[in-house]
Amino acid sequence: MGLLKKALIALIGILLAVYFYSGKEFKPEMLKGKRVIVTGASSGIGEQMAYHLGKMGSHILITARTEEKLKKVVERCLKLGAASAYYIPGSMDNMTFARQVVHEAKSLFGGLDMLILNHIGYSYFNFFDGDVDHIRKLLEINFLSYATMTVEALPMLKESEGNIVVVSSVAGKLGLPLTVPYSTTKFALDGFFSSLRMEFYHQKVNVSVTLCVISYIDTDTAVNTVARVINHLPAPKEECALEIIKGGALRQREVYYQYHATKIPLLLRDWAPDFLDYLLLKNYNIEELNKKSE
Ligand SMILES: NC(=O)C1=CN([C@@H]2O[C@H](COP(=O)(O)OP(=O)(O)OC[C@H]3O[C@@H](n4cnc5c(N)ncnc54)[C@H](OP(=O)(O)O)[C@@H]3O)[C@@H](O)[C@H]2O)C=CC1
Ligand SMILES: C[C@H](CCC(=O)O)[C@H]1CC[C@H]2[C@@H]3C(=O)C[C@@H]4C[C@H](O)CC[C@]4(C)[C@H]3CC[C@]12C
Repeated sequence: MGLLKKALIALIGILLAVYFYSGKEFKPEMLKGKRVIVTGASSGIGEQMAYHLGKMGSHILITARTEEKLKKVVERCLKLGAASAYYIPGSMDNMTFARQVVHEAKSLFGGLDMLILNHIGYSYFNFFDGDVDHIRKLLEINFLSYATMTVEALPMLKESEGNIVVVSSVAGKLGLPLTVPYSTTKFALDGFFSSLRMEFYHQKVNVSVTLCVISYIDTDTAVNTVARVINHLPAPKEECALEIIKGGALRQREVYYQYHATKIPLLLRDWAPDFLDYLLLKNYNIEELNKKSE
């Protein structure tokens, strides 16, 4: 094939890619009337996602352990314009409860369009203490409950050609210090959901899987845990929550928020890993960690 012909084909390919990509523009109406579950929605990013969905007019079912907080979030969602809003309290270390949440959506809404998996259990921010049992328990909450809910929700999502949205972290793509148990659970999510996405393509299952790679966000939990140790400022949870919903609605395979703090380290990961480790470690003020734990 002549060089000119090859260049022309490449150019057409690029133009088509730009056309299809730019054609997918997010509009809040995309979520109007959609039936959505948000886990871990009593605080932080999950709470903010519930408010965005409320404003967009979705039917919302939220869950977490603390009933009083969930009740307030539901009230606010209704004020903001949710088509309907409900909560179900419980802990995601219990797989029966994880299934129950999905069944609740079926009886309340008769189906499901979007499953947003966002909750995490408590873990320490410190050097790995050798407690493998803690990793096992954290895997139940941060990983196995995600898989359980997905399996349970799949018939409804297949019917609606809906979306699975998985909130992960830059610590679920890169090895970072002080988060060994947490990072283990987030890497597991990538393995499970990225493989599942491939099987969906092969089986022509029209359910999108969006893995969200998130950097440091200004939720109370994160700031209280890491502010003294991490040398840079957190990004706003409201904007982060909106980007996650947009990515899910647009059926993107991955969301990177904030882009520069996630995508650039990821590009370096395979090509300059030692340089990346050097840059990442410079962000940590380890002396402060030791002071805090004294
Ligand atoms: N904030 C950050 O810097 C970053 C966050 N992320 C990811 O974003 C997501 C949200 O994080 P963030 O908003 O900061 O976290 P928060 O601590 O603010 O929220 C965690 C949510 O999970 C719920 N939860 C905790 N334990 C359980 C449990 N056993 N069963 C069910 N629900 C539980 C909490 O409610 P309750 O206590 O009432 O149960 C709460 O609603 C997580 O997936 C996290 O990994 C990723 C990168 C950075
Ligand atoms: C400091 C990390 C980013 C490194 C960088 O150079 O940008 C943060 C990126 C992700 C953060 C963790 C995370 O994923 C959420 C956890 C949630 C808990 O609420 C506690 C804090 C986190 C362990 C948080 C810690 C900072 C990051 C590793």
